[in-house]
Amino acid sequence: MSTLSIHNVTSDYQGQVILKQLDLTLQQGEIVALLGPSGCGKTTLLKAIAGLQAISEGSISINGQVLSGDGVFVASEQRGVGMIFQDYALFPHLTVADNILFGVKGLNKLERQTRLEDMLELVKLTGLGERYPHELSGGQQQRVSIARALAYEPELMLLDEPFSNIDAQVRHEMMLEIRAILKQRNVSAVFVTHSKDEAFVFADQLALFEQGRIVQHGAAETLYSTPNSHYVADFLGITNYLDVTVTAEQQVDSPLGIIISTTALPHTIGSKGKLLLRPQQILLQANDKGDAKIIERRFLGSVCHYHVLQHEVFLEINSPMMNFNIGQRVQLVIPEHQLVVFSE
Ligand SMILES: Nc1ncnc2c1ncn2[C@@H]1O[C@H](COP(=O)(O)OP(=O)(O)OP(=O)(O)O)[C@@H](O)[C@H]1O
Repeated sequence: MSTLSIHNVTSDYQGQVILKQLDLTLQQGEIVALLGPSGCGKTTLLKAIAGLQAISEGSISINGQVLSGDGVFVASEQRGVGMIFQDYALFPHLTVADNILFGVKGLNKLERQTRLEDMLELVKLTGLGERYPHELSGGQQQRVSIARALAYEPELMLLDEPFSNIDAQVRHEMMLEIRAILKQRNVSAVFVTHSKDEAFVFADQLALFEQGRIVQHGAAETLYSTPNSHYVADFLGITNYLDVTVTAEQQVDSPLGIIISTTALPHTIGSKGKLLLRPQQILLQANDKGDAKIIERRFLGSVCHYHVLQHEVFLEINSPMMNFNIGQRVQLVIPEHQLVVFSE
C-alpha cells in the first residue's frame, strides 16, 4: 500500500487557484522532491499534506486513510506527519532534550529517556541533550529539528527548504546524513526545493511543478534524460537544441549530420523538431580541418565547459578534455543515445 496518495487535489487562496488537479503517490520509504520555481505551489501542497491548508477538490490519504477531502478533514497534529522547516523553529528556552521530546506523548519516564537517547545517537548529538539551541551550530540545530520531527515516529516527513540556511560546504554532507536517517527508519518524505542539485542529491523521485501543476514525475535520471517538455529539460540543466528532420525510425538529420537513436522515435518520418542535447552528449575531437571552433572556455574542475560554434549553430559542451584553446578548430561527434526530439 502506498504511504501517501494525492488524488486530483485543487487548492486556492481567496478564489485564486494555486494547485490544479494534482496527482502524486509515494511508496513507503520513498523520498520525493517537489521541485519548481518560486511561487509555483510547492509549499502550498506541503501545507495541504500537513493539514495547514484546505483543499477544494480531490483527496489526500496516508496508508489508505483519507485526511483531506470527501468531507473529511483530520487535524494537523493527528496526521502522523513530522515537519522540518528552513528556520529549524526550535524553542530557544528549552534544552535540546526538551525540544526533541516536546511532541512525544504517552511514554513513561524510562521510555522517554530511551527515545531521547536513540534520537540523539541517530543525529550524532549524543551528550549534547542539556545544551540550549544558541549553544549549537546551525547544522547541529537543524539536526535537533530532525530528531524532534522523528521522535514521535511519523509515517511521513515533510521538509520545506530545510537546507537553504546551511553553509554550502556542509550542506551536501548534511543532505546525505538526513537522507540516510530517513532511509534507515524507512520514513517516507516530501521535500520542497527550488534547487535541482538538492533534489538530485536528496530525493529518489522528482515531481516538477509549473504554475500549480505537476508537469512530470519520476526518477531523477528519467526526467533529466527523457524530459517531456522544453520546460522540464531546461529546468534540470543546460540544454542545446538542434533543428532536425526525422529521416528514419531511429535517425535524424541535423546541421551536424546524421544522428542515430538507440530507441525508436515516436515521430512520423519527415517531421521536423528540436533535438535535445545535454552538454556531455557532444564529444570534441581535435581536428585542424574540423567544422567547429572553440569560442569560449571555462575550467570547472572535473570538466571544461566550452562554447563552440559550427557554422551558425552555437553549442555548450562539457568535456573532460581540458586542452582545447579559444580559436582552436575541432570536430563534433554525437554518439548514439536515446534521442529526445520535441515536435515543432
Ligand atoms: N497565505 C497566502 N495568501 C494568499 N496567497 C498566497 C498565500 N501563500 C501563498 N500564496 C500564493 O500562492 C502561490 C504559491 O505559493 P507557494 O508558497 O506554494 O509557492 P512555492 O512554490 O513554495 O514558492 P517558494 O519557492 O517561493 O516558497 C504564490 O502565487 C503565492 O503568492
